[in-house]
Amino acid sequence: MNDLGLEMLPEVIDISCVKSNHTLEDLNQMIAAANKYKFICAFALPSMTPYLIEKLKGKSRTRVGGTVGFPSGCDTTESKVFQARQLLEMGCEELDMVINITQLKIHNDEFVYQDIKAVVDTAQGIPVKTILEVTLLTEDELITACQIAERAGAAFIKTGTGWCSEPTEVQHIKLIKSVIGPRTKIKAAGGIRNLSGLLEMQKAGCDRFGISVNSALHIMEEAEKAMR
Ligand SMILES: O=C[C@H](O)COP(=O)(O)O
Repeated sequence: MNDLGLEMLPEVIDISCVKSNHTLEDLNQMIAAANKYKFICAFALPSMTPYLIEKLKGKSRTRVGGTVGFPSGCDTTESKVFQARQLLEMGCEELDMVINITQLKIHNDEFVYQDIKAVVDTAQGIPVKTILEVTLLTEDELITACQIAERAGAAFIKTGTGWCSEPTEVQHIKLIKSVIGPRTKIKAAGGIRNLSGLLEMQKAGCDRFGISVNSALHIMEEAEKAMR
């Protein structure tokens, strides 16, 4: 890693169980992994977030994050705001929200902006990561989405939910990096499956990685082997 030693890897990994087929066993495996490696943040879908809060909050160095608008992002703004408020009341310390991809595609940029801004305002300083679902976007849509998200106060541009079949690629990170300013960070998520891919994205300017529990454990094993 550039200026980041491999021993610091957990500090840039958000571990997650955010698919509808994740089980309680998966969640418990994620909690154990969080305790073992001290990943920076852990995410579940909203109805399982209270369980994560109960098991991790105040007991682990790993923060608990909340998921807003998963997986489509095409909910009403009011429902996203309600969901964000609920997650913050539960004790979430970060929010990952899916932007309204349909409204982006029909060029309703003002809707996309107000939607993100409403969640950012609700979060009151808690970092909001805006998920663009980059593999569904054209290059022009990706550039526009980055500009809107940044203007609306997003702390991070996040590439995907993990629900799409195509993975985030290093070229997405390079394009995002070329569009955003230095204060906005990038979180790559969706299909990150090995250490070399992660390191390539980190070199391209990625600050955080969202990875499902099994892949995160595999990457940590690779890192441990590389450090021996
Ligand atoms: O943070 C987003 C997703 O959890 C990434 O899921 P994935 O690693 O299975 O692609």
